[in-house]
Amino acid sequence: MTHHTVEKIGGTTMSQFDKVLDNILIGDRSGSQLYNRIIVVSAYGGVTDLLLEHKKNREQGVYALFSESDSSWTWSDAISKVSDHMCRINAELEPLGLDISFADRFVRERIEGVRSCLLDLTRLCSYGHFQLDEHLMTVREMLSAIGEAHSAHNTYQILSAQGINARFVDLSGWMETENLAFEEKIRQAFADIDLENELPIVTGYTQCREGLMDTYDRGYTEMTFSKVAVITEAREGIIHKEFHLSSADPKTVGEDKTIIIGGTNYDVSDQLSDLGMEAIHPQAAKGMRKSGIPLRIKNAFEPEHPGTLITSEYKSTEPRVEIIAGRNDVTLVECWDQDMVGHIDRDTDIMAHFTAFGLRSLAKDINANTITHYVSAPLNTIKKLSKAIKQSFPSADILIRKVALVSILGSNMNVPGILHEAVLALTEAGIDVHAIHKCMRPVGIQFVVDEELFQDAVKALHVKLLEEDC
Ligand SMILES: Nc1ncnc2c1ncn2[C@@H]1O[C@H](COP(=O)(O)OP(=O)(O)O)[C@@H](O)[C@H]1O
Ligand SMILES: N[C@@H](CC(=O)OP(=O)(O)O)C(=O)O
Repeated sequence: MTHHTVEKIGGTTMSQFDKVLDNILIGDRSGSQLYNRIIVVSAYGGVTDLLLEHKKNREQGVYALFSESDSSWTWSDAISKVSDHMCRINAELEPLGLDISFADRFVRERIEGVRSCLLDLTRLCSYGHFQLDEHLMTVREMLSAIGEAHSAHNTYQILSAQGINARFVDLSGWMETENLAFEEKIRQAFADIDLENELPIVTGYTQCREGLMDTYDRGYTEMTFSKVAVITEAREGIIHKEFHLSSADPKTVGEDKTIIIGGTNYDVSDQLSDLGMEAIHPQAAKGMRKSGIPLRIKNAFEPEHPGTLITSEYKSTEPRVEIIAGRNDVTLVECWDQDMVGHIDRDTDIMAHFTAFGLRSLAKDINANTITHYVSAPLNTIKKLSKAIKQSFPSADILIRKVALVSILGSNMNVPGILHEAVLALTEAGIDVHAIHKCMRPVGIQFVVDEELFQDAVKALHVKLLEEDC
């Protein structure tokens, strides 16, 4: 039984690197406590946004600018700004032992190498036979890789400067001609690493034949983390974040009111990932779940706290609600069509349009003549979707409306009358429930409420089901 852990450090946490050193990487550790770990790092917070596009407000990064075919050179100015931003990060890390000239040279080499590739690609496509859009996913992969290579290389350097036997494990594919499959790449990278005496610092981005971004897009770091844990047979995976996994968003209900979740299971974790509170990307969880590797979510700024342990087996001994989670960036698309009565495959036809627009349904209501899907996507995309559905079903009335989804979740929610209690909590707070989603498995109940009442709904449920019951 190996006894090493694989530990992922998120971007927001990486940006407070002095605390990462004290709380995660070194602190009061010595001897073998420093080793028997594999550290997978994300890019520093905000860097990938500059390289691609902003994860939340979609502000254009290098990739977004490059992929616009208006042949302007704004992308080149943008990548120069990324280079300068990375070197400013380096400068802030000099007091921790970073060799600035070496670190800046690393940044320039990667940035100018990618710039030269993109210039060559632009020239190649100008001849007409090569189509730019056939190469954009590769461009997206190449740009993403820079961020994680930067943070991993810096971390490796700083640890080495502090006398730790760190090892830079660069999975970004830089200057590699062999195009290995994901698992093979990881296997080869760790084949000759002595975990007892070396501390691997791994780029969260992996270049591989399958192309992580095509399938997982911005979840690639957790895919790398999960695959490394599975391939190296870790005893536990740890994700260091800047918060505890709590009974609700501390920013909504107040940090003093939330309860830190001590344990939960991958079923609850799956539900959370659809509600914008991703403990771990569900596909990344799948690998660890199937390998029986526990996942621990730790608060990087409270290293002494054990955090939340997520296993497949965990089930609360007493039936209870554990978490209130939700999201208000949701639009419902309701298709009411009395001509659908009796049709077997109407939803298949509707979902074909969702697939065409690359949209995933977060939840669904259905009855004899009405099918409603809940999606998170830009409104203009949803309007196009709605138009496409209407063209397929001219007799249908299509309603689109912004709403919020609020869920009560638990590893054992066999609480008699819990549905009544939850609806009562919302009603007493003056919040109408427009729809309810509940399956037979006692893991969650979801309420559809007005978008603007999202936070009130979370608070009302948290007070009634978690604070008053305590
Ligand atoms: N149940 C919850 N427990 C903790 N934080 C939550 C919860 N629900 C929502 N949040 C919010 O999620 C934020 C972290 O979002 P996330 O994107 O997962 O972090 P990161 O950027 O580190 O991956 C927290 O800062 C907190 O405001
Ligand atoms: N750095 C990438 C990958 C990532 O997962 O970051 P984080 O661990 O901060 O979510 C991004 O910003 O998308």
